[in-house]
Amino acid sequence: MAAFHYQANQLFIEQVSVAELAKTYGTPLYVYSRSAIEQQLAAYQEGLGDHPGLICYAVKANSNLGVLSCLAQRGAGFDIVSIGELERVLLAGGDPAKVVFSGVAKKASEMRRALEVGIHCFNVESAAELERLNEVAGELQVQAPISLRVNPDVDAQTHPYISTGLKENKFGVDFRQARAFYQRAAALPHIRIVGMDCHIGSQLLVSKPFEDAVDRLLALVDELKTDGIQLDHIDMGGGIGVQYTEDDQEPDVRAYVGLLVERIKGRDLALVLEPGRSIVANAGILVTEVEYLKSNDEHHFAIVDAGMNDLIRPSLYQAWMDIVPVNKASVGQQASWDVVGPICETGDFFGKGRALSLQAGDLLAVMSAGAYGFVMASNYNSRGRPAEILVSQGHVQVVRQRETMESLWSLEATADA
Ligand SMILES: Cc1ncc(COP(=O)(O)O)c(C=O)c1O
Ligand SMILES: N[C@@H](CCCC[NH3+])C(=O)O
Repeated sequence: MAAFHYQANQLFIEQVSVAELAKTYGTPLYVYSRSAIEQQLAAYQEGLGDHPGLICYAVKANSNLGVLSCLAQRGAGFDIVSIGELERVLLAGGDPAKVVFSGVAKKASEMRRALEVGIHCFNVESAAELERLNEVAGELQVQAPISLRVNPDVDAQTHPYISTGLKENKFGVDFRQARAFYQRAAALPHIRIVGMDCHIGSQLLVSKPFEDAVDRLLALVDELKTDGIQLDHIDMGGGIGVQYTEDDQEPDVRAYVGLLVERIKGRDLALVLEPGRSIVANAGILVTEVEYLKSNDEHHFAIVDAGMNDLIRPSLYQAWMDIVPVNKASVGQQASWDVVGPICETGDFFGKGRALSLQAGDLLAVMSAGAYGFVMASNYNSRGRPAEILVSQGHVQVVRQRETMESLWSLEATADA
């Protein structure tokens, strides 16, 4: 795909120089490639082929309005986990009829709004949520379309913080309780059963856990049929991983979707998927400038102007993310650098022991930062969050302005005297 490439030692995104973008818009700066995002969505859609189904992009991975509108224009549906995400999808021109609503703690007000705009379905995560939804739908005199998020108890073999399909995880309903759940749902007047879903974790690089999960779900689907409950769709969630390190084998999206389609064929079930990371991760970078270099007898520190508040994945999950020079011909000091940020936390780093040639003022790019990057940014240390730029075939668009100081405290007040 190569959305990012070097030309005469300079990093480019599509046909645009990253150094020029940094000069114009300042750093730290998120930069996304529209064509990379669209190609990944297309890979999922092509994997479906003519099997009925819907690719519901998981908004949490990158909820920028520019990114969402690119996906909406290409026919994507959306997986949301809050009413804020629903409003973003609507603002970006997304079709509410293609929205699935996940999340363990849906409030009545969120249910109401989702019912009013007519979403595709609620991915219900508990028996208590089902009862609440029935009540809310009753007040509005409508029927709420539901899918049950089943917890299939399979090990996704990923980082424990992003594994979601085990008994010890808070998500979904134990698959042994699923049949009783559906029977209850079938008896509720304001509930309409449409599907079954699961999401077993994120950054999965092997297909075996997905295969185990789909087999568990399909066994349940068949049991439900004997109970007289026919589903319209099965939703296997998101979770396909991307290549962060050289050792990571990035799964082939078309082959993965094809494998699922093969498995469910003959059952008259549409296939819904909720990919997040695999659509946007490799379409984005975080550009940062080296402020200072300093060394002691054991360590070389490159102190950059982006911090863990801008991109928290390395600090939070010890995630390894590639860090590359924007100008490969930099004549700086060759060393093994700890690339660290300005935040007053020891965990504020992007990478340790990285072989780079650096001098103050150099620009670095943290790669694969399009997913779970800006969306997890905070204002810690009273830092404004970075701008976000979308590059579409040479056209540069600021899809989010850098936060101003004023915007940081616009919701606050000093204490009364
Ligand atoms: C319910 C649900 N669907 C979809 C996703 C998207 O996952 P990923 O970004 O790994 O594709 C997540 C996040 O893990 C999720 O919790
Ligand atoms: N934030 C995580 C992924 C979370 C998945 C959400 N269910 C990451 O950066 O890898």
